[in-house]
Amino acid sequence: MSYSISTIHNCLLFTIQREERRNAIDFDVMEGLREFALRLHEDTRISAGIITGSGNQAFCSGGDLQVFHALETEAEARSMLQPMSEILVQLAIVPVPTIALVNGHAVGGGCEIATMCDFRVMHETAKAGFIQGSLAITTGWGGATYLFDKLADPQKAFKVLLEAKPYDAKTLHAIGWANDLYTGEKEEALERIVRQYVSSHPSVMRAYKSRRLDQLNIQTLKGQIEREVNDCARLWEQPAHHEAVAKFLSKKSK
Ligand SMILES: CCC(=O)SCCNC(=O)CCNC(=O)[C@H](O)C(C)(C)COP(=O)(O)OP(=O)(O)OC[C@H]1O[C@@H](n2cnc3c(N)ncnc32)[C@H](O)[C@@H]1OP(=O)(O)O
Repeated sequence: MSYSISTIHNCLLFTIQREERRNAIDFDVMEGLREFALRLHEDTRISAGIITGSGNQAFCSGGDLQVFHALETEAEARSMLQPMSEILVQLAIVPVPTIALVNGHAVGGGCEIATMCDFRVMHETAKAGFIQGSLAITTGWGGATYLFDKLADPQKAFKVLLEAKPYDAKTLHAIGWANDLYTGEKEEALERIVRQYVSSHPSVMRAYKSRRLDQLNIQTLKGQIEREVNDCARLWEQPAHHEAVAKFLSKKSK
């Protein structure tokens, strides 16, 4: 199985189990995230959702470049980008807080997933960034929309997107993307997250998440994300993107 869903205390934990590909997202993981969202929406015993990656090297390296490289045209790209963006919207509006335990690199779509979560707790040696620009595409799962919502300073969000590079944890903490940094083992960080972020009664957690959702205009959010999907799909079919991915894949096969 390329993912697992388990419970820790009263939280639901989603772990991407593709360490050999740095926890890249394929269609199977997408279905797992859909199931995770559904369970968070339906199970009233759960107080929070946590997403992490297996191992210590990566939280998530984004879309699986080997799998998604088969998608060539704008329409083919949209057939993956749109459902994934919808899954992330479903996750963004679950009735409980969500936390990304960024145990290692979070790049490309991996950074979009972490940004969609309500909070990010990051290992101090991890890096994260919207590197899509270096592959001649934009964010296509809603990441830019979530970033502008999460960072207090839109100028900083804009710069992070344009620079298209991974940043260290200290920098991401300073700009407010990472809410907390940790050292040591992921398992200890998980326990700390539960103590720190999930200490209130489940009904309190849910009530405050409702107030957070009151701040979002869901229809506006969906419209913005739809435009993001369209931009990314349009760029995806251009030769510049396919050449950049082919370069990454050939580098790795040597
Ligand atoms: C949906 C749109 C998007 O998400 S666009 C962004 C796509 N993602 C990327 O371009 C990131 C590509 N990966 C990386 O930059 C690096 O692997 C990062 C995450 C920094 C980790 O570096 P490092 O620890 O040195 O590992 P590595 O590069 O040697 O990779 C180990 C094996 O994993 C693979 N891998 C990695 N990322 C992906 C990916 N996104 N899709 C498919 N495979 C991936 C590498 O190819 C490598 O495989 P192999 O061991 O050489 O067979």
